[in-house]
Amino acid sequence: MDVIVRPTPELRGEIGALSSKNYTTRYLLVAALAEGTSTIYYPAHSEDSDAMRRCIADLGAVLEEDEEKIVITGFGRHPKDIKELNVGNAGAVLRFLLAIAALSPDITFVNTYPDSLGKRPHDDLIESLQSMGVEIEHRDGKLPITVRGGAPKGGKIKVSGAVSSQFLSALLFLTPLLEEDSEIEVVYDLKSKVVIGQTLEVLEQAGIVIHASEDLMNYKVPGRQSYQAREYTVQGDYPGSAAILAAAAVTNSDVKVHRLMEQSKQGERAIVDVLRMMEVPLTHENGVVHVRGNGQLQPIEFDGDAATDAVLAMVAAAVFAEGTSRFYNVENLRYKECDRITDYLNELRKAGADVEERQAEIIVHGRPGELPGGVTINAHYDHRVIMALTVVGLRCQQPLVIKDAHHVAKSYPGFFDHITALGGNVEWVENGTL
Ligand SMILES: O=C(O)C1=C[C@@H](OP(=O)(O)O)[C@@H](O)[C@H](O)C1
Ligand SMILES: C=C(OP(=O)(O)O)C(=O)O
Repeated sequence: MDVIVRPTPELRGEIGALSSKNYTTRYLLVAALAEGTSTIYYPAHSEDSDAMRRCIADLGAVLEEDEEKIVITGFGRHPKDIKELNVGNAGAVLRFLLAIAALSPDITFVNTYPDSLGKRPHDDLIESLQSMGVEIEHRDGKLPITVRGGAPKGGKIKVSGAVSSQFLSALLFLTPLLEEDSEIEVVYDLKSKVVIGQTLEVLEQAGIVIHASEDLMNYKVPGRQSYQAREYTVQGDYPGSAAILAAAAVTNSDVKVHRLMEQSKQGERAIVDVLRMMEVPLTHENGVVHVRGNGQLQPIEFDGDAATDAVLAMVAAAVFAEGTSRFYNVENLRYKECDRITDYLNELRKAGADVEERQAEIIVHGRPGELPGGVTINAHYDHRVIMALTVVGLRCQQPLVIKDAHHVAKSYPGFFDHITALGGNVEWVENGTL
């Protein structure tokens, strides 16, 4: 399905933020790794969180869900012996479960998105797991991947965090269950370091003890631990809400987004500070972000690694700023659902934006007027490209047609409903043409 985004000068109204994708995937996993029954309130519903639901059920967890909560009886350290898992297009779900599959004799992760997740690299995690005695068959570090585990060894483990923090998170979920104690050393670099804070927070809530160094590069993990069955409540999602807030920033608006905790460990809460630095009128109190946009934005410089999943929305806002913005330290955007630098900037250019790329940088020469628009956008299977181009489309002179916009459901199936509720002029169509 495609979406037509038509010029929309004004947005008004209130919405509740969707539930956090990162916390939902983590709570589902730790509930599955516990032996008792856990309850998760307000879990996210999206393709990625559904992928985790499906996979933990295949691995032997029992799930019961109603409107408000999901109740999960876990399989502990003994996942069911199954042959195949399908994680859809969910990178974090794949990486976390590649590690957990090391507890099983033989699981193949199939390749259902050859043009998206199928192109993403997993070598760094594969190498770490192999050093722990796990046999892995793969095609150049990519899907399909077969993990032949059983009794992975702890001890000294090295992992590179230069491409993704998800490899380290995966090992942090696995190692507490091993017979031996482990020492994990992060080598080269650690991108998206803030996300590790979310992993450690969830592990602690699940009763797991991990000793992390202050710089998050070294960990001591006692073995023979058990995940405890607990109650968890999922907070609102900043990465998805970043696109809504950016849309409010580039229009004349009066928009409130509820359920966004000020104290969250989500790095993408930086969207609030970034918009503030861009001089967008807003307040953030009692979990409510209130934007009263006037369409005027100042340029900024920002280290995007601190808020990796909100950078595309920030760039979309910067497209309309009065000057040149720079988002640096963002190389790992190239290894996401698409190349979020080259592919994304190509789509922005089609709409009329003036943008430049470096290997690890996005430079935006703002155009405070409207952009011409009137073009068809390739979504590159990427929910965040779809949301960011919607932000831009609202302020174009002519509509944008976003092809295959249904991929927005990877993280935020209700995105276009929320934009419509705020008065955005968007429409789902079978075969969008201009
Ligand atoms: O651990 C996680 O849940 C995630 C980590 C981040 O990935 P990288 O560490 O690859 O940047 C983020 O982009 C992704 O959406 C979710
Ligand atoms: C990159 C993302 O997700 P993942 O790595 O889990 O596929 C994202 O949600 O933007």
